[in-house]
Amino acid sequence: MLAVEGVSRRFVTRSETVWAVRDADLRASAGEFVCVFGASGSGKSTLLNLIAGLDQADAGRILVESTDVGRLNEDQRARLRLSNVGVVFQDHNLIEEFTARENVVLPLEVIGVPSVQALEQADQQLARVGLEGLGGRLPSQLSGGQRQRVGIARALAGDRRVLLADEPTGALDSTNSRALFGLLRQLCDQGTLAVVCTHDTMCREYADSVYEMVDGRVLRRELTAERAT
Ligand SMILES: Nc1ncnc2c1ncn2[C@@H]1O[C@H](COP(=O)(O)OP(=O)(O)OP(=O)(O)O)[C@@H](O)[C@H]1O
Repeated sequence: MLAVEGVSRRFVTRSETVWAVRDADLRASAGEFVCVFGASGSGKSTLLNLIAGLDQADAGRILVESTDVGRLNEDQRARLRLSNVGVVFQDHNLIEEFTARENVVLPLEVIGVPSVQALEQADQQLARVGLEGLGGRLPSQLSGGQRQRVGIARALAGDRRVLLADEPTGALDSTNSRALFGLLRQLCDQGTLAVVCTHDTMCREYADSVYEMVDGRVLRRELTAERAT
């Protein structure tokens, strides 16, 4: 379902060439919770952006649900995100003037779902992430953990089955972080493939597979402790 094969991405600045991702390999299937941890600057965001088609690799190949992301043009990559791959960031990127429900409806309207169905689907997604009954609130009326959940509901709206999360608990305390990883675990148990890039080692307790990034290289790590759920 997801295959990253020999992927590299370098950034050339005036003074140096940085290999943000070097010869990376990673495979995951439906229902798998993949945790990629690593120090700041190790290449996690770059890897996620490449999988999401927000950036392009200099070498290698990325297959998402059998689509070769590198062969798509910008429009096709945007469409792949709308229909297959949802992305969430640390700061959730919600539209502050829109309610939680309207934020989730947005990608559905872009792909042409009629408004009545879009509203129904948005409420279903919000219920799925534990926010039943809160769809009418603005982001400013929600806690950090709840806002992050709206971001996840929006990323999965439209039956997207691949979720990419960049530091999803970066702005949360440990109780809310645990709850969020627990939610991601639950979504994976329902068939979502999640790739979570994080500094937060707690993620490992919930993951099926664990990788560490070191200077752009992706290293497979074995699980040492039993999963928390
Ligand atoms: N547009 C760019 N131009 C030049 N260098 C870049 C660019 N984007 C990233 N880099 C460099 O690539 C390396 C990997 O960066 P990346 O943001 O992927 O790391 P990260 O692991 O996500 O870090 P953090 O945890 O701090 O977000 C870093 O050395 C960074 O400085």
